[in-house]
Amino acid sequence: MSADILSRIVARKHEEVAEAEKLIPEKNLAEQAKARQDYRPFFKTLSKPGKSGVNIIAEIKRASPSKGIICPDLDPAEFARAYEKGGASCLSVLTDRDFFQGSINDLKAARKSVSLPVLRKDFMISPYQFYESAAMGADAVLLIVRILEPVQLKDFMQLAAELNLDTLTEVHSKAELETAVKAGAKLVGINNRNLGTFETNIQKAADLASLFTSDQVPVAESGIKTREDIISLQKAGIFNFLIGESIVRSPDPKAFLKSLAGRMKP
Ligand SMILES: O=P(O)(O)OC[C@@H](O)[C@@H](O)c1c[nH]c2ccccc12
Repeated sequence: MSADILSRIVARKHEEVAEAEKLIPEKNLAEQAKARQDYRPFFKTLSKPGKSGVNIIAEIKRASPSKGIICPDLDPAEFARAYEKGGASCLSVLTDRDFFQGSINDLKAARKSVSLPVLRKDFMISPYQFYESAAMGADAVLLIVRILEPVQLKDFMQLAAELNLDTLTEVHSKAELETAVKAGAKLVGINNRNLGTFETNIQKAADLASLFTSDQVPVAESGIKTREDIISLQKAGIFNFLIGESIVRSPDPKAFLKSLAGRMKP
C-alpha cells in the first residue's frame, strides 16, 4: 500500500500546482518573490555547530502519511516561539496540505513570530513552487533527489539561488548522494526514512555521512527521538538534526529541545 504513496503525493502535487497557477499566475508571484527583502541565513546557520555543539531544525508537523495525525490543531506561531526559546537553530514547516495537513499560512504564521530561518518542507516538482516559496517568505526549500531528474535538480538549484532561497538536498542512498554532489549540493539531508516504504533507521545517516567530503554539510533527518540518538550521530560527524514528530508530541517542546541539545537533563 505505502509503496506508491510517494508517487501519489507527486501526482497530486502536479494537480495542485496547476490549480494554484490558475489563481495566481507565476508572473505575479515572481514579482512578489523579487520584492522579498528579509532573507534569513539558513545555510550559513547550519554550516557550523551551534553553541551546544549541534543545530536542531525543529519541524512544525500536524500529520504525515506514515504516522497519521500527530497534532492537527497545533498553533504554528506558538510552536515556533517554543522552538526558538528551546534553542532551535532553524524551523522547518510542512506546507503540503493533502498528506501532511500543512499550509502556506502555517509557514507565514510561524516565521512571523520568531527570528529563525525557515525551511519550506514540501515536494518541489515545478518552478512555480520556487516563486511561491520566496513570495511566502521561506528562506530555504527542500529538494528531494528521489523525485527529480538530475537535470531538474540542477535547474532547481539554480532557480533557488536566483531567488535567494537556500536549498536542503535530500538523499536516502549512496547513488542519490552522488547525484546530489554532482548537482553541486552543499547542504545535504540524509533521510533516515525511506519515503517509499516508511521504514526508518537512524543508522542510515551515520552510514551515508561517512561518504561526505568537506564540501558537503550533512543534516540527519527523521526518526530522531532521544539525546542518545543525537550523540550517536555526532560520532559520525553530523551536527545538524531535522526533527519533527518527537518534538511535536512532547508535552513541553521547549524543554524537550533543550534536553535533545544536552542543555538540560531530560
Ligand atoms: O518527524 P520526524 O520523524 O522527526 O521527521 C522529520 C522530517 O525529517 C520529515 O518530516 C521529512 C524528511 N523528509 C521529508 C520529505 C517530505 C516530508 C517529510 C519529510
